[in-house]
Amino acid sequence: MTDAPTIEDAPARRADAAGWAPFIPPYTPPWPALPSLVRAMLRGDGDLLSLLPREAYHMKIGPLGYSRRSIVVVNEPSMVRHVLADPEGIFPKSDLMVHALEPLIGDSIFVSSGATWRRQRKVIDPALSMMRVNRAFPAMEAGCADAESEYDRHAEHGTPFSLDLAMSHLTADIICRTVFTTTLHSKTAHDVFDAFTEFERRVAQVEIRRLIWDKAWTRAPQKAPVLEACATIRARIGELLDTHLDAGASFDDIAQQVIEARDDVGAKAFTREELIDQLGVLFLAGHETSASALTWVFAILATQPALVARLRAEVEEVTGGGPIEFHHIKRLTLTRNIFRETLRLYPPITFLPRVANEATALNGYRLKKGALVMVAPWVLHRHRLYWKDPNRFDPDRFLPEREQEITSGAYIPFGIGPRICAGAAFATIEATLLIARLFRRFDWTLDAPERIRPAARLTTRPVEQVMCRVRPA
Ligand code: HEM
Repeated sequence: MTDAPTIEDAPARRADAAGWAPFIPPYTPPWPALPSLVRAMLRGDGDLLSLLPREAYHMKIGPLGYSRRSIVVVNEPSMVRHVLADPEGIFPKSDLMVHALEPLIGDSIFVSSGATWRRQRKVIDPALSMMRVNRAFPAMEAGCADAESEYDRHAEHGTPFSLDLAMSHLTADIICRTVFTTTLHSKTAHDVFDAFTEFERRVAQVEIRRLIWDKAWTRAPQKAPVLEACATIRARIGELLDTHLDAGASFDDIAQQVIEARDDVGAKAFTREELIDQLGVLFLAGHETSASALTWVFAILATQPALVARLRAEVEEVTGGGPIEFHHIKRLTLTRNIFRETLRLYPPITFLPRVANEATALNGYRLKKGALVMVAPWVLHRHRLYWKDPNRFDPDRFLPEREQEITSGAYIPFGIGPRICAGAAFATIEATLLIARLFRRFDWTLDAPERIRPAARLTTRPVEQVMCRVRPA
């Protein structure tokens, strides 16, 4: 680990042959703890990013502002690994997150712990294996082709459209195709999407007031519209599931694999309710995160034509001008590095909150029972000790020749340890395909790039909708 302070305002790297140089995309510069708290309260938009004090980006472990239950940010990579691997079962997922997601996904893989989680993970892993993703690739291509037709219509009329919404539609459509062999155009899938949008907008995962005043494990009732949205999503996913159960084994998709999977030979299958829980996770985790990441990739690239020129040159070289096929994906190095660098600066899952379910210590730092233990990819990925030029967008930092610049364990957009994202391969292949295809085909521009500001909601999103336009490239 490098202990030397890094130089945030180091001179920018020089422009490359295509005339592109790394730059600093939008973020809210952090303030000291008290002004940060006042700013977050005054804004009242529940954005936890603006609550993060400047000190959080320098320390290895320490308190996050003021809170009755104690909130501790953990940044040092070996401590991060320990908390997330949780060998003694002391740090389950935080009560706030579990309570918020429970009505939607029950005690499913994203929030469960111990033996329940182990059984679920054994079943979900094969359903999202590389082999399965390879089989899902044509469905990803079909989703992309549909989106291209829609963007063609926007291009023809020059109409602006919401980038955030377009990316949510696209990734939800791909999840519907790969998990359920249906499209977002079907009424059932569309109902799930609409109800999910309502859930995302209203769920009280973290209210700053509650973070400060509530004791650990205080349950706040969810609002009626949130519960209604959850009931709708579960009912519609149940319908999609029943289509599969009624048809026997005739589907070749991820839902079918989860239905048939057993954690051990002769073991019991998931019940119908458990299946709805797990498929709900795949819908939630599988589209919202990718939509967040792609919104940032597209917003960044739309302002960087010289980088897009490099990207297009790579796509032409790798594919020889033909269609982008599965075997091309791993050779699209720059495209993938743009995705990776975007995940560094705008990790979709901004925080990985855990709760200390007993008093304990981390490398001598004492944690009281009920403390909220925050591993924060957002903070870790911009930490002054672990990154050179932390706020600068520079996809080439992931090139093999610069690998030594990256501190092991300081880059965790998919988490780390046994709970690492089960869909990381799916997400990376999907994103690489979509970025390569949609930038090869269209020029993207933004209506008001200067207004973009990130906020932490269910995932990391722009505060306001980003309006964009496309033209044929
Ligand atoms: C860019 C896209 C994605 C990002 C950044 C992402 C990130 C993450 C992270 C950080 C976790 C760990 C959470 C924690 O430890 O608290 C996680 C878990 C998970 N993700 Fe993803 N994810 C993405 C896409 C996907 C996709 C496409 C799927 C499925 C199709 C998926 C399925 C899951 C599942 C099932 C878990 C729970 C794993 C467990 O607890 O054992 N994710 N994801």
